[in-house]
Amino acid sequence: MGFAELHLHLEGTLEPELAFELAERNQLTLPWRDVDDLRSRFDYGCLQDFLDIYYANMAVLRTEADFAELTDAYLARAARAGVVRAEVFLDLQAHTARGVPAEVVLAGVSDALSRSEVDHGVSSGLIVTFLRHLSADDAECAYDQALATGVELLGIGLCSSEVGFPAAPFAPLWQRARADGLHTVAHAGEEGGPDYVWEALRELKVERVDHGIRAVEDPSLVAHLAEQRIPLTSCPLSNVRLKAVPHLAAHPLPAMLDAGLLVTVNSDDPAYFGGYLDDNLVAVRDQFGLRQDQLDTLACNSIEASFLPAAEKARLLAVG
Ligand SMILES: Nc1ncnc2[nH]cnc12
Ligand SMILES: [Zn+2]
Repeated sequence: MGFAELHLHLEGTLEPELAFELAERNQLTLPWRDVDDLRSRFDYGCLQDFLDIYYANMAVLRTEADFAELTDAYLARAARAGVVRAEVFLDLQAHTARGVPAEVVLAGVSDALSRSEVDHGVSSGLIVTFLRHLSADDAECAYDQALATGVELLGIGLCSSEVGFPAAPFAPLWQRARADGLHTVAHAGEEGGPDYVWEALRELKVERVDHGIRAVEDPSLVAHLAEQRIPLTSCPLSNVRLKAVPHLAAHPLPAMLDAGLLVTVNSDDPAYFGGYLDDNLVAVRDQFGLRQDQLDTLACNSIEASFLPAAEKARLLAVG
């Protein structure tokens, strides 16, 4: 069975080679000597160390064609990884704040996504992610800009620095997006503890929690997530690179599966964390000796946790 990738930042698929190519094309200078110098920085102490490099590299994304090329390269690689459905994140504010208009960003991304099924056999949807280190007013403004482009959105999400940046101020925007018929998700429980997951559920009423690995520290939260079948989009190689876990052996994925949680495996920012979806799956399979039936459960979970229509989910699950 194919997998749905549900936690993937398009900007996190910017491979160093493409970053330097785009820098040259757009006559910009990156703060790194070359591809090797950039790759040598991919050893982070925490989430913020990574975010600083991630946002710096986005400077090379300027034109509609840049965004289309980035998106298309991810879709091609995802198809090779066995992805049949991709619900991808886009950090719109990180581009509009640099003076790239929302129409340019969304036209490029949506052009590639609109051809994903035909070109790569991957169905797709776009989730605009708002940056929690910026204000809720800023997010509201970016949401207005996104809607004004007329580009179809699947949902909205919340990401960037977590600890010390509460989700509650974003509640009115999440309510508005729901009323607009959009799906809602949020990063929580990556570096922040179980309280951050509770906050995303109670204040934002999210349908999926991105990461959510620290939920395992609170048995009542685990019971709630399992009972309500609220998906958790885990990203094992990301968690290792960002030191959310000390090493892969300490990752709670097996405990999450044992607890009956609707957990999925995803790649987050594959260009920065050492691997795409297939690499993440191989890593957890080898580390934990996962059996084929457990890998099948992860595939089924990803389809169930997707925002595909029920009939399409049933079709994909029946294909086996
Ligand atoms: N792992 C992550 N956590 C929070 N925000 C992000 N933006 C891109 N990757 C992220
Ligand atoms: Zn993420």
